[in-house]
Amino acid sequence: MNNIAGNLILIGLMGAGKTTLGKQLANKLKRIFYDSDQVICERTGVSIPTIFELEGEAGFRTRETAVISELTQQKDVVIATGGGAILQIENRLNLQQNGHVIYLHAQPEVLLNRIRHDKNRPLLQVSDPLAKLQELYSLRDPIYRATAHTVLDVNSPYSFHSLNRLIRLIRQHSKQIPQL
Ligand SMILES: Nc1ncnc2c1ncn2[C@@H]1O[C@H](COP(=O)(O)OP(=O)(O)OP(=O)(O)O)[C@@H](O)[C@H]1O
Ligand SMILES: O=C(O)C1=C[C@@H](O)[C@@H](O)[C@H](O)C1
Ligand SMILES: [Mg+2]
Repeated sequence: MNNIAGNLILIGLMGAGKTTLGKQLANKLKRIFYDSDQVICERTGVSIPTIFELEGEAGFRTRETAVISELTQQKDVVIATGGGAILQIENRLNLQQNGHVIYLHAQPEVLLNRIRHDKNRPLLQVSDPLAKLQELYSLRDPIYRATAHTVLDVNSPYSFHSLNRLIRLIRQHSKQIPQL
């Protein structure tokens, strides 16, 4: 694994496992791990739902863009992004140009099963969270695919297998693109 250079960046919908798998990947590769959501919470001292409440989604997105811009200037780190980070063109370009971007893909039904009891995702605090996830999937799946260099299917509950598959994919990609 040591022949892989460059940042490794995870994108995908809420519950795809960007934070979970990102930490495992960083651990395995002995790299520093950053999670843009966590950095925003550390800096503001409040939770994501509180930021949405006080500043709206627009305020959160402004903070997210600033953090993504900063994190993508790091070298050889693993970055888990927030699910909506790809909505801004500025973020998409920053991510694409400063690392190997991996889209963790899973179906809305699978995602909801993982996160249905977690109240920390303001966009899903609605009467029909599955419909919301389906709407986000329709809107964002094409954007995730267009932004990513690699797509990894993570519908499987065995995240350990996902980690091994992720590492294989990164290896293949870094052989094709030697500067990575
Ligand atoms: N492959 C998997 N199989 C089963 N459960 C998983 C898998 N990946 C993640 N999970 C679980 O799903 C939940 C959400 O995962 P995680 O927080 O990593 O998602 P995320 O992509 O970072 O979401 P967000 O965009 O909201 O930050 C966690 O409880 C995690 O343990
Ligand atoms: O998908 C989204 O838009 C979000 C995902 C989370 O990671 C957080 O960034 C926030 O809850 C918004
Ligand atoms: Mg996360």
